[in-house]
Amino acid sequence: MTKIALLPSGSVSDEAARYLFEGQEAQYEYHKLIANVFLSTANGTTDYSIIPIENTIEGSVTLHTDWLVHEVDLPIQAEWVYPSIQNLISRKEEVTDENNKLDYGRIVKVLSHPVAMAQCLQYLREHLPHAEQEHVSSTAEAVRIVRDNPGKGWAAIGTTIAAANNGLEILEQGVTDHDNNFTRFLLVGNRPFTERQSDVQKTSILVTLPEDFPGALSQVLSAFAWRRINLTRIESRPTKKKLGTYYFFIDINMSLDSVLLPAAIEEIEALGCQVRVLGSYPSFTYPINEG
Ligand SMILES: O=C(O)C(=O)C[C@]1(C(=O)O)C=C[C@@H](O)C=C1
Repeated sequence: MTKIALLPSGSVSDEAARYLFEGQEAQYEYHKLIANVFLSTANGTTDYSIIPIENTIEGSVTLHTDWLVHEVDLPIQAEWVYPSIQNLISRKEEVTDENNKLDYGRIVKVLSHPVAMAQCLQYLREHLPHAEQEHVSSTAEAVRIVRDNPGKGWAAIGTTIAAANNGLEILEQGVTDHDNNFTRFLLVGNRPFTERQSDVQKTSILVTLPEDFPGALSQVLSAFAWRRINLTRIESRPTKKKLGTYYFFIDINMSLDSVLLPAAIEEIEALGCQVRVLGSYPSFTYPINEG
């Protein structure tokens, strides 16, 4: 039985996990905090952690990226994309008028995960500018808090499953500011993911440039460019050691088993850069591309 650590039941992570592991025997271990999701796999209690890493509207989830890099050493075993459908959730009787129509004025506070909230900022500005916004550790946690605080005019942004699990109602469906809102999830852990095959393989590396080397980044990129290796993302994050020093998180559309990629990495190391491979893994799009 595969054991999987993730954010609470009814979170987008929970929906996404069930999608990847559909039809397989999996046991889910839910945690309120992403730190405990990572630690559960790092200390061997679970085989994998499910980590939301990037969203169409909000971009990278930097807290999670930093945990992956600084706090744990868990290889990436798969990535997949899953739609983030967010809804405004509360109790109808609390926030509707005599004609049973939603009265935004009765909502005094909206709770959600910061990344989910950021996906709905225009909606909130337009309809709920007066409402306080409170960030909590997951969308599922936001819905649970609203359930436990009746009569206060609180609403959550979260999933349909979380609303149903907590006996609350969807006041408005699909409240994100853009359609086609997807989140990219990583499966991290020490066990290779062989349950599903994909025709797309990716590799993620972390590159630290040598100090005082003009043009170093350009030379790193040219090691990929002249080999015609396709990069899908490059992101800089602070090393946290000294102001102004960064490492580069690079996603590459190629397996580490290919001849080209190890040669490119060798060339980059020869420039004096440090390279850490974070994983080489199958990549699944939505709906899942099995190949
Ligand atoms: O709170 C949740 O439901 C989560 O799974 C977390 C998370 C995230 O951290 O990016 C995942 C996807 C959503 O788009 C918003 C929040």
